[in-house]
Amino acid sequence: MIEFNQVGKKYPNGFHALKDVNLKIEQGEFVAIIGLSGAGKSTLLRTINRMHDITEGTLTVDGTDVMQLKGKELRRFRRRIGMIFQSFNLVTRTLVINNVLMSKVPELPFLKALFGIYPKEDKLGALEALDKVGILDKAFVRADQLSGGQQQRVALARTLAQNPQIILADEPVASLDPVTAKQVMGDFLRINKEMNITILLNIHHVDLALQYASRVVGIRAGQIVYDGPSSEVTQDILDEIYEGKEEEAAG
Ligand SMILES: Nc1ncnc2c1ncn2[C@@H]1O[C@H](COP(=O)(O)OP(=O)(O)OP(=O)(O)O)[C@@H](O)[C@H]1O
Repeated sequence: MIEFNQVGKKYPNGFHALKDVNLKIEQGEFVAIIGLSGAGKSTLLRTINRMHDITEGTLTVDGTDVMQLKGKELRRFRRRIGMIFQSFNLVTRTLVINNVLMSKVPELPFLKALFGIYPKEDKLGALEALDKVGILDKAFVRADQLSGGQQQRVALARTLAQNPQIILADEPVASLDPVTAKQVMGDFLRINKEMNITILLNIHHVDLALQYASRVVGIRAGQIVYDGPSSEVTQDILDEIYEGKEEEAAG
């Protein structure tokens, strides 16, 4: 379980990006975080794996106080949390399978990592992860020869190969066309259901959030203004989250 208790985040320049955040997310939930640009969605997501430090309150994952983690413990903790970005973050000049295998680098001895010598089970695991996202046939293709949607699936496979318990996805479909965006959201949903991995994603497309996530968290100016089932989100709630500007937000 991920638990925010009275969490605040002040950036070094004094900007208060999160205020009084209270949130409990059970293992296996699929949660969409929505809100205007600048509302604090990325900040919220990135506090969970300590890409950003919180400055007030407590944040725990399965009872572990995230702010207390250091060094090796922090690295081990981060291995349990996959992260997906809008820009895929692949090494595009190398094969798809090598991109997936990169998730194993932290576990390899230095020289093996340097020369890319992976154990057989890692290679099988990488192929299995590619199969789970439906692009096993692309394993030996260079990543830059894939479409945006396929590249995002490689990023998802790379994350799956690290056996995460939680996947954080920061605008994972923002640079995809509507059809591909739905396919990638479908991948998230399947992974969530089949593997019971918690999925937490930031998304600008309200329609996709409502269609795929079971729970929606609405943020406005650093504060949670809605937290509930996606099936109960009404126009009034959207007006509250988006300050009546959701047309602008979608565009
Ligand atoms: N390193 C930083 N230093 C100071 N302020 C920051 C920093 N990073 C983000 N902010 C500010 O914190 C607020 C929240 O930013 P954040 O990126 O979390 O918003 P967001 O809801 O994810 O926006 P978007 O949808 O545009 O990605 C914004 O006003 C932003 O300018």
